[in-house]
Amino acid sequence: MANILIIDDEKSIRKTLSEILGYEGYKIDEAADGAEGFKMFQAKTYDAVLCDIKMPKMDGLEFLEKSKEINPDIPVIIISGHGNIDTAVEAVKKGAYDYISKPPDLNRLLITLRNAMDKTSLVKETRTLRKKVAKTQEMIGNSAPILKIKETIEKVAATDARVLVTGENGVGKELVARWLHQQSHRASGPIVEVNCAAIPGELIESELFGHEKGSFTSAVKQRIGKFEQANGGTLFLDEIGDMSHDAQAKVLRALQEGRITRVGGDKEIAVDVRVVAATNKDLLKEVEEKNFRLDLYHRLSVILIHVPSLNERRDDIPLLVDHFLDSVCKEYGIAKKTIEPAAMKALQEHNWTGNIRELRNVVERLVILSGKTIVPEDVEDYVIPARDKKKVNA
Ligand SMILES: Nc1ncnc2c1ncn2[C@@H]1O[C@H](COP(=O)(O)OP(=O)(O)OP(=O)(O)O)[C@@H](O)[C@H]1O
Repeated sequence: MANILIIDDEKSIRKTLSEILGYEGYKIDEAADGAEGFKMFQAKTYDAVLCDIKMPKMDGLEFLEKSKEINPDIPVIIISGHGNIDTAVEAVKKGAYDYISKPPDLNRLLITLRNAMDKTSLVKETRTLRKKVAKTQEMIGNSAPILKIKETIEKVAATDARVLVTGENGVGKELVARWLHQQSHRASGPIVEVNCAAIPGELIESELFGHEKGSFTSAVKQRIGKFEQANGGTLFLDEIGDMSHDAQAKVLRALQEGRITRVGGDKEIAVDVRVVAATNKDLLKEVEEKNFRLDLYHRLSVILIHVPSLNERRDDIPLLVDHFLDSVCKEYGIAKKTIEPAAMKALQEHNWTGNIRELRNVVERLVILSGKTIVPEDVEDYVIPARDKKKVNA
């Protein structure tokens, strides 16, 4: 049921509007002036506001301005008397959805309200869709290894099997984890990422399992850890090879029992989490060198997905270049630049570090420094580092 806020200093108007809209099934709150209305607006998310112009304390225009600062998506419909149509028009210019004149015409009021709310729900829907699209970035590539990865993701996503993603830095391991999550039955749940290498050893346990207030000096508040945050979803443990021995033991226990205990707590908390881990290290070598527990390795690596570096899937480079050309030019608000086949070939044959971020940076550099069409000389000038050129010339 939609919530409407009516702000008008004339009690009779509030009563009439409230009765009409209540009869139509809306839930109504009333305020007698702009200041009171604004307080209510701050405390609750309304679907629409009907607001008079001339009121004591805070008038309609001021309310409009302040409400837009807090939540610009909520439509404000101005109710205007005979004497202030001009102000009502000004209000529309300043962001009011529309205005209706007093005495309100019943049909016009209902239609305006319905249209305003339709627009809000469209705005909201677009925003969630945009977010979704942004989250599940496309996995570009048609090379044999990428097709194989996509196929594995499809097969594995439906299960709760743990997945270990391996590959060099920046080859797209996180992207694989996000795709797994997106295609699984957990997609409506959260995906929570922990970069195990970025968290100091003494904090990792509290980061993963949370802590109770006072459990250590800086634990001034109770804190929920990543395992609990990921409940019902996926926990992505990035750089798992860098996790301390103590933390490994606790993660192992959490995986075996499906339960965790917060640092300094004694309660066991059940968690329903699918774990996807990633590493750029050779974990079996780490096991040999006693840096990583073999039992944890076995728990994590039911399914193995190896993401090859760029040099091992050169077929994908033209697709990736085109994809980044598109996104970089959009970002800069310019028409998409083209690239000569010979320049593309030079990029395809370039010796990449493997990190896809490097390729994106190169495309961005070419977009900034080249003309409308990227030619082989641009690649030579802006991509091949001076040291390699010396080698070529020598
Ligand atoms: N196949 C792909 N198509 C499009 N973009 C990709 C692809 N693979 C990777 N990227 C992009 O390259 C960047 C690096 O990818 P990602 O973060 O997934 O790599 P990673 O292996 O997890 O990196 P790190 O080892 O640094 O954690 C991201 O911006 C990602 O969106």
